[in-house]
Amino acid sequence: MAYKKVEHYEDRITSGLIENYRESLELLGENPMREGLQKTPERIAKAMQYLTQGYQMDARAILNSAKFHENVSEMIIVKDIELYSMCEHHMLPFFGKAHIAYIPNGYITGLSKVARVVDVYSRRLQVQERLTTQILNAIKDSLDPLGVAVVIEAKHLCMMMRGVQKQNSVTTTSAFWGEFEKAETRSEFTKLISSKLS
Ligand SMILES: Nc1nc2c(ncn2[C@@H]2O[C@H](COP(=O)(O)OP(=O)(O)OP(=O)(O)O)[C@@H](O)[C@H]2O)c(=O)[nH]1
Ligand SMILES: [Zn+2]
Repeated sequence: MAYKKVEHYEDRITSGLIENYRESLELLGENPMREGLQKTPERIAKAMQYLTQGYQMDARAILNSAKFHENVSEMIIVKDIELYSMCEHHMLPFFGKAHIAYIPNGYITGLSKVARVVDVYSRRLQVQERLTTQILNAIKDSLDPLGVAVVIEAKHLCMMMRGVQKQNSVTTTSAFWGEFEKAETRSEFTKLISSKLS
């Protein structure tokens, strides 16, 4: 019974979105009834729900679901994790790569879970700076490590296809905690994320 109620609520949200996108198309001067656009409001609704599904996800639960006791004290880096998010100012995509490192303190997590955390926070309306610190905080809180580092390099379509129209600028944001606040650890991390696989 409770499940049915939730389903009903979700259906209402989807139909509300579809109606809104149909109206938006009309306000933008389009004819939402023409052949190519008839299903477009439904497609946009689905796409937007997919791209914002991170609100329903719990990054800490994901990291904890594959948390293993392990006596490793070396830096673990997962680099070049591709990400797609949407800026909260224009709802236009920004996309790029995240590089994440942590130094365990008795616990490690599944490598894929680190990449999943990027999706949890990317699939929301974001600013790159907040995305960076949310990823860091989730890892810090779940694994209680000795240090965490997150670097994100991204291109923002709101700066490319509109507004200032700069095609080549890349924004880099970073957040460091614990051991990574030491220059030496941080520079080892920076060196390792810049190196290419042979
Ligand atoms: N700090 C930060 N700014 C962002 C991000 N994504 C988009 N922005 C910026 O958000 C700002 C919003 O500024 P406004 O002046 O309110 O909006 P606008 O008139 O559309 O600005 P322009 O893009 O300069 O045309 C712009 O400078 C965007 O470049 C982000 O992830 N982080
Ligand atoms: Zn923007």
